[in-house]
Parts: sequence; structure tokens; C-alpha cells
Amino acid sequence: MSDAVLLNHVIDGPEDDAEAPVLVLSGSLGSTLDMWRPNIPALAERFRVIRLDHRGHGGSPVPDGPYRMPDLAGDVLATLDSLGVEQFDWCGLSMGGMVGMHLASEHPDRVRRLVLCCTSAHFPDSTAWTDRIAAVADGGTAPIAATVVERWFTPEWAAAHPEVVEEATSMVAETPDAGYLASCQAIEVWDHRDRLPSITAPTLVIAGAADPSTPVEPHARTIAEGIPGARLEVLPAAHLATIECADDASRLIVEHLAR
Ligand SMILES: O=C(O)CCC(=O)CC(=O)O
Repeated sequence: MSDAVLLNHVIDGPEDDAEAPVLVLSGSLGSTLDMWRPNIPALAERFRVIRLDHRGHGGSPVPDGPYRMPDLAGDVLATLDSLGVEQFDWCGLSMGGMVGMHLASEHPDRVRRLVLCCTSAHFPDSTAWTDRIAAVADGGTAPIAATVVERWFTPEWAAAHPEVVEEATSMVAETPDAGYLASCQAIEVWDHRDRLPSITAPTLVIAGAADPSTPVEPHARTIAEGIPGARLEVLPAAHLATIECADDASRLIVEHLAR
């Protein structure tokens, strides 16, 4: 495990966690904390929302890789400790969901409730990651950005929202090459299937019916069946379901966390 770094973050909603519970938002590989912008109005009404850039992403430091999921989780805890936050709800998408699963199983005293969006406990085809790592080592994130974003939104939604697609493509292309590559190495070896039964935080799993990156079968189903009492909701979206179905995703998140 490498040393923890303090993460770039933005806080929305009430300033004081005595006024509202803390909800931490954590995004996908190649994203920044801006990916949560469509959800902030609904979430910040009820929660003190802390959104983070993971190491190697956005405005956070880029330590040398390879990274492992416990490294990313250690950064989160160090950052929340520096803010005086002890307990929190977690909503993470894809890589952010993986960090959330790790936190919930290994630090159950810190995580109150969990929302896991479009994520996976394990990718059976590690060659896809080996190939992506080789492509980024070769040419950086810019040449792969458009192909990555094709998996983020359904074609119909993308055609109707070209400005979102353009912004998302820039977000991936501007992710530091070394940070993206080292994060792929964390996902390449990620296998949390055996730890799912130990998660005690009440969990909502949100999946995209048209997600080519983490399809419902087997990814969301494995998580929902592995975590005791977890509930699965499927939205008509691709990988970034929290953007494509922002209103429904925000509603599901609020309903689950407010229970
Ligand atoms: O989105 C993530 O955090 C990991 C899965 C992934 O890389 C999605 C994709 O680019 O296909």
C-alpha cells in the first residue's frame, strides 16, 4: 500500500455535519468531481455533499503507480479525517463503487449507507485492462477518450446531448496519463467477491440496462446477491447512469439514504 494523499474535493449543501448527514460522491475512472453536477441540486438539499477526485484524477495529486483499491480508500479516509468527518454515506459509480465496497467491508464503522452505481466486484476479462493499460502507456488518455465515452451514454441520449459528450470526452482526455494508467492497474487486479457478504451497510445497487462496461449480468447481480439485503434498481441508461438518468438516480439515492 502506498502513502495516503489528501484529495481535491468540493463541498455542497449545509456547511456543518450537525445540520445534515455527510454524503461522499466518488466517480468513475477518467472522471472528475464535475460528473456529479447534475445530481447536486437534489442531493445537497438533504446532505452535506463531499465530492472527491481520486488520486491520479482531476485536481488531486498523482502519486506513482501502480495503485490498488486500498490506496484509493486510504486517501478518502485521510481526506475525511482532515475534514473531521467520522461517519458518512457513500455513493460511488464504477471505480467509485469499488472504493465504496472496500470501505464498507474493511471500515464498516465509517460507512453508514452505501449506493453502488454501475460497478463491479471483479472483471473476469483482465486482458481488456491489459490492453487499455498498453494503449495509455503508448499514447496517453486523449486517443482513447472518445471510445471510453461511447460506453458512458446510450447512442440516442448522446445524440441529444452533444455538449455533455464533448465535456465528458475532454474530462477523460485531460485525466493525467499516469493517474489513469495506475488506476487501470488497480481495477485489473480488483476482486472483492469474497468480501461482499461481510458488508453490513444497507446497500442500493443501481445499474444501467444498456451499460456495456459493467452490465447488470453479471456485475450488478453479483453485488446485489453478494451483499446481504442489497436492493437492485435498473435504469434505462449506459455506464454513467447518474448523468443519463440524473433525476431518477438522484431520487433513488435520496430515498435509500433517507430510510
Ligand atoms: O468506469 C470505471 O470506473 C471503470 C470501468 C470502465 O473503465 C468503464 C469503461 O471505460 O468502459
